[in-house]
Amino acid sequence: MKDIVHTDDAPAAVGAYSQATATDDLVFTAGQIPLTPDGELLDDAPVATQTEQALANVAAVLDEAGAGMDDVLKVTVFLDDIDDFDAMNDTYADFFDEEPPARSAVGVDALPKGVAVEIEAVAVR
Ligand SMILES: C=C(N)C(=O)O
Repeated sequence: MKDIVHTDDAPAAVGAYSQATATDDLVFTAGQIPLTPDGELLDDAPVATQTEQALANVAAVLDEAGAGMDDVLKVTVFLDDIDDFDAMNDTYADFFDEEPPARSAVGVDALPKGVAVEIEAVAVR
């Protein structure tokens, strides 16, 4: 069974995808970008702010699916500039202070809407 997850507490998709999909046991979030639930794009904000908003979106989508940040198994972080790694990581650590999930962080050529960071997660529920 595939559930489609939607919440107004996270931004609407900017393309042809769902905020998250889920099975009975697992939740897969879409890559979350620094867009507020009201649709404000934080593309000019510092990387720390962009990371905070992207992770807030991940948390909101997981919450709608019945999971929390403590339930995250794996995160993938996409950075427009890998030199932003430390700034991203410092903020990221505030969201996962104990027993953090596995993570991959990669630098990419470009991200949707010109943002600096996109973050996706897989969680149990
Ligand atoms: C922002 C996205 N997750 C996308 O375009 O797929």
